[in-house]
Amino acid sequence: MIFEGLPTTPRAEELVDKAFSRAARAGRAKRGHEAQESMLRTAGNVLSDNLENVVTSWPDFGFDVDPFYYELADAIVDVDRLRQALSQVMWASRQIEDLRDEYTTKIRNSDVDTARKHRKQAFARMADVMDQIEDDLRYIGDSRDQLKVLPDVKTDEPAIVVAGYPNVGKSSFVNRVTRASNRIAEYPFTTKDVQIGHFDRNHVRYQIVDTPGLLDRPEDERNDIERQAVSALEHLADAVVFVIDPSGDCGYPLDVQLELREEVRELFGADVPLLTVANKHDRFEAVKAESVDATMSVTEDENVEDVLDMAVDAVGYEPDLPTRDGE
Ligand SMILES: Nc1nc2c(ncn2[C@@H]2O[C@H](COP(=O)(O)OP(=O)(O)OP(=O)(O)O)[C@@H](O)[C@H]2O)c(=O)[nH]1
Repeated sequence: MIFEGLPTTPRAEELVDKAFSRAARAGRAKRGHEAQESMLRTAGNVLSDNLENVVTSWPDFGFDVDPFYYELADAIVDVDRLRQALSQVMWASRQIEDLRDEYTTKIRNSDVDTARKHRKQAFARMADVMDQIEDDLRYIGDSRDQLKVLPDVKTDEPAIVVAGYPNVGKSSFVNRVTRASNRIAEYPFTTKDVQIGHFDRNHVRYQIVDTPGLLDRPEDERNDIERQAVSALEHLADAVVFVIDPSGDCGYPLDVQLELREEVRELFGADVPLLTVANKHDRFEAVKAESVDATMSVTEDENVEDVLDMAVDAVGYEPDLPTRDGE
């Protein structure tokens, strides 16, 4: 996942301590001008290199970040603020390099006492630059901590998103069709686990995503963060399986469930096919609901594979498989 490998972000104070103590050590090995210059270069390099590394460890939000992850990240942190912080830190890295070079020249052109004064002044100005980006580094560090636990979704694999009211059997369905491994992920802003399952059809790997807390209630009951996460899902979904429970066991009347279906259909738009699947067929006779595409019973293992086939057909993914004899 795109934010997974981000290293911990150092704090400004930590970097300053590290830079100046390395500088002191480098200075002790030398005498006179050389000692001052060596201290200056060491401190400057430690600061500018570490700052640059902070920035380059992030993907470029303008290029490398898939819209799904961009929107999801933006649900959790303020991506504009984060990008601003990253450019401030890059600015600071350059600024410190400039100070290093400017004062190296000054040190070389002065007597030893003045050289020491110049070096001290350079350190003070570097510390000043570090002060200016203290908040930026903290924002980057906090963002990193929150984003690195985002669920690992493959933005290049076809994805089926499962929606429907609580207790209709969504997670039972996902569990049933999913290989045991690599199933659970978490959104940092919900207490519930998001399930991301995988299954294979015709040598293609599909993802199936259960979204508790997101697509299991009406839009007006979602907070801003959840709405944003839903719009991230809109980028991801190649098909939606909307599960209803006509038995009423779930506690929601059928008409209420169908209202949510229309809302979800509208959210995802005409480009994303939506299948309505009536679950718990062992608990009801006939579906009175309109435009139900299939019935199934996950617990009785009735029709589950057929539903999956329908979902795969709805996705309509055509892999570029090599053909034999150039067919
Ligand atoms: N009788 C019957 N019960 C089912 C069926 N499928 C699921 N259930 C039961 O319905 C209950 C809810 O199932 P879940 O899979 O947790 O439902 P969910 O939609 O994921 O619910 P949330 O996690 O709350 O969003 C569980 O007790 C399941 O065992 C079915 O086909 N028939």
